[in-house]
Amino acid sequence: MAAAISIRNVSRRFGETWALRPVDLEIAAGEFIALVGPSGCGKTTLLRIVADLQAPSTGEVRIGADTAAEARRKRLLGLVSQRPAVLPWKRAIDDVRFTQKIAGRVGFDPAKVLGEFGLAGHENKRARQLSGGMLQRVNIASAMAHDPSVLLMDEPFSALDEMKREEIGEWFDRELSLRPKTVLFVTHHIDEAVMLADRLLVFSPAPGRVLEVVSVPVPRPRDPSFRQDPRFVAITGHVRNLLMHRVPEGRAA
Ligand SMILES: Nc1ncnc2c1ncn2[C@@H]1O[C@H](COP(=O)(O)OP(=O)(O)OP(=O)(O)O)[C@@H](O)[C@H]1O
Repeated sequence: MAAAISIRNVSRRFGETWALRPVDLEIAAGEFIALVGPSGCGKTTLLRIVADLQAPSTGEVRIGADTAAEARRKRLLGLVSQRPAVLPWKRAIDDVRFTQKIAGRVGFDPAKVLGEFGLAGHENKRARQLSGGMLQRVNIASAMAHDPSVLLMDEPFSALDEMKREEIGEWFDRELSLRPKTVLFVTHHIDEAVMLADRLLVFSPAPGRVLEVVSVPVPRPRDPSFRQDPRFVAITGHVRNLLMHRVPEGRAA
C-alpha cells in the first residue's frame, strides 16, 4: 500500500545556506508525526514543502499517489498555523463555512463539527468574543471541516498557557480517534510531542537534519496519566538528551 505521505530526499537551501538537509520518511495513513528541534532547524520549511507552499531544492513529496501540488489542488490538506487566522469580527460558523467554500467540499456539517469541538452555543459568536483556546479550536475545526486526509500543523497550541495547552492536546487526541487523519505537527514542546505522536522527528540545530526518528509505541488516544508512565519519562528524557547532544547520534531518518 502506498504511504499516506512520502518524503524522499527532500532538502532546502536558501542561497548558499542550508535550511534543511535531506530528509527521507514514509508516513502511514493515520500516523501522527511530530517535528521537534531548536529554532531555525527547518521544521516549518519541511511543513511548507509538504504543503506545496515552498519548493524543495532536492527531492519530492507524495501525498498518496499525488504530488504535493496535486494534493493542494485537490484540497487533501488542512493547514493550522500558530495563531488563529480568524478575523476578529467573523463568526465561528462562518469561518468553518468559508474554508469549506474555498475547498469546494462540505465534509462535515459546520454546526455539528463545532459542537463536537466543544463549541455548541458559540457558533454565532464573533472571534473577538472567544477565548484563545476556543479560537484555536475554531481554527482546527475550519482546517478539518472539508475532511482533508492530511493535517499540517505549525505549533498550533503555542499561543496557549500550559494548562490550556495540555487540555486542548488531550481533546485533540480524542478528536483524532473519531476522525483519523495523517498529521504532521511542529512543536518545541517535547512533552506535547510524546503525548500526541506515534513518531518524533528530532532535528539538529541549523542546518537542520534529522538526528533520530523516535517511536512512541503506545496506542492513541492516550490517557493523561501517560505523563506519569515510565515509558513517557524514558522517551522524553531520551529526546531531551538528543537535543542537548548528551547521547551519540542514533539512526537517521
Ligand atoms: N525565505 C527564506 N529565506 C532565507 N532563509 C530562510 C527562509 N525561510 C527560512 N529560512 C531559514 O531557514 C532556516 C530554517 O527555518 P525554519 O523556519 O524552517 O525553522 P524552524 O525550525 O521552523 O524554526 P522555528 O522553530 O523558530 O519556527 C532558518 O535558518 C531560517 O532563517
